[in-house]
Amino acid sequence: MSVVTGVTGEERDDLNRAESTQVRRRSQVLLGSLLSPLKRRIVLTFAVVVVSTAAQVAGPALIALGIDRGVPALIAGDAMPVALTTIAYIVLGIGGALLIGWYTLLQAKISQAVLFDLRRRVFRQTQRLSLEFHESYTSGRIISRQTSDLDSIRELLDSGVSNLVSGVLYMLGTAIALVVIDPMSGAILAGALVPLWFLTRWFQTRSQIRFRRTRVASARVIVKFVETMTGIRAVKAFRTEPANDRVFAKDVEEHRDSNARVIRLFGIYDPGLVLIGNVTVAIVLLVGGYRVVDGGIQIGVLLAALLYSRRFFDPMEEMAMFYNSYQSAAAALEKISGVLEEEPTVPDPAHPVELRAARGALRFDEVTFGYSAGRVILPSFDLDIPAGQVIALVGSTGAGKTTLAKLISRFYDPTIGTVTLDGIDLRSLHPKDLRRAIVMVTQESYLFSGSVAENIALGKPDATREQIVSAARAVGAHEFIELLPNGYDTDVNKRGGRVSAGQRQLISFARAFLADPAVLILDEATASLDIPSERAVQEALQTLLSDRTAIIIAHRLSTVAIADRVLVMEHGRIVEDGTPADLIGGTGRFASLHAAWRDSLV
Ligand SMILES: Nc1ncnc2c1ncn2[C@@H]1O[C@H](COP(=O)(O)OP(=O)(O)OP(=O)(O)O)[C@@H](O)[C@H]1O
Repeated sequence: MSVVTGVTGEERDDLNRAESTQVRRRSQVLLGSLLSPLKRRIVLTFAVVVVSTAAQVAGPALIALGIDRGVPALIAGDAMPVALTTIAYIVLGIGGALLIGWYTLLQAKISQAVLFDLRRRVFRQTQRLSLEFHESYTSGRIISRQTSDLDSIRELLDSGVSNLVSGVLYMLGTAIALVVIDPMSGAILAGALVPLWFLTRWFQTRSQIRFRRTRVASARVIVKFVETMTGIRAVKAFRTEPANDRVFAKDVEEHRDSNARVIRLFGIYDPGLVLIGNVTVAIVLLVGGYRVVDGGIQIGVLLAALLYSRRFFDPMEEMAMFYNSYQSAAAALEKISGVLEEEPTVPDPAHPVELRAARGALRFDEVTFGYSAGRVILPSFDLDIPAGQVIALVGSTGAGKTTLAKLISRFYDPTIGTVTLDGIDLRSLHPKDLRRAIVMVTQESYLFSGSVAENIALGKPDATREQIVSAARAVGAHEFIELLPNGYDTDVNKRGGRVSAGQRQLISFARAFLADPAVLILDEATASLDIPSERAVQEALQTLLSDRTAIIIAHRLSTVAIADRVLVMEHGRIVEDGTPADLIGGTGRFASLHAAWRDSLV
């Protein structure tokens, strides 16, 4: 039996029957869980729709009553029946209007409640999932889940479902009323259902394909746009604007054309509906006219029959649209349910071990690791880092340095073996203690919208302004922060508050300093600093690292000077291990690297 779990089936359009059933069931379960808290409100809404439809359907029957009973009585001098039917008509009209208002509110509340719940679930889930998920599931796809997919579901909830329910009830009510009031006209309407059925079938089969094409085309437009804007720097640097423009123009053209094809369908379907409706009304009028003359029916009944046959077709177009919004909402729900089904590959421990004050001793015990099965990045890896040791990790590109750092931070778990902090397997450490004990600073330090102070305080949310400032001073960030338009209160993502890459780095250093972890990992973190500020940071680092375990991944060999121990990595293995002095004085790889670097400085 094949299994489609999580997002694996998302890109496939060749799901077999069992897989499709499985995916559909998954969305049904999700839908059920979204709707079940709203059960009572849904029942109430349905009841209101039934009553309001009944009020609307009663209208023509009242008119018939007014004409056939009221008018003759009025001619005979009795105004009562006309007055009564008029009052009843007005009351029904007002009541119907109020009910429609109530119903609109009720169904909007249901739709908003479902969307609120779903939005939060998607957000919470995408935050909860491990880095591994985000490294393979692109941000463009996540954005689509949270925007266009939720939009399709909103569209269905806002108008699709309500149009279908009220439309079906309305048509059913109208047809029943017509049959009751005048069976002959009912039979004529039944005859009209045959061409109506063929027309609608034709529309649905065509529109299904064409609507799917518009969805694919609009997804392509979004992806191209997001991709271009995310890489806008590369676009500018390589002047790829004209090429992008051409590709985008093609996508937009496809989008426009597929929409035009859908509109063309409506261009046939809508007039088709009107035509069938009008011909039906004409036949009811013709046949009914003769029957009035024969005395078979009264004129009021004929009028009501005409109104019913005319109104019967009103909800048809919107109901035909339902199928489309249902299709796209179902596709959206399938994708969202896939994301919600994903489990973090780095799960929180069921019985976490607490570690209030970590010392910072790290150990890799026969660790094997690969990102995907079949490609080992770290083969059987052993490493012992005593608490308080400052390690410089060097090695060529792709050697596995960042991978090592990711394992220490527990962004990933080893395939085999264990990584321990103070003798405790990282997998069983309480996530809070783990995050407090181990902090990783990477080169692309991210700043969130908000002030500089808030960004630094991320490392310690309850920090006072004094602590924030002293952390900034410690890493040499204080001076430039003071010069920003609003100092520590400058919004870093607003115009004027923009900071340089090196300054961003310093802010993230201050953030890490404030967090005061037992283990600090700096992954190429000094790369964007100029030499004086790097030196300043190195001085700050030296004092700060005195009581801390640190792993510094650096291409710049100047950083190595502050390390107690240098590890040289190649192809996932440590090929040299010693103090900087030992390695520089030796004859190994590091010695030659260092000699070359020193020569380059002269
Ligand atoms: N998310 C990932 N999925 C699959 N493979 C990955 C992933 N990240 C890294 N790799 C692979 O793992 C190997 C080691 O990468 P890693 O980033 O650890 O190297 P590195 O020593 O830090 O390199 P650099 O100095 O260039 O940053 C590389 O061959 C890379 O292709």
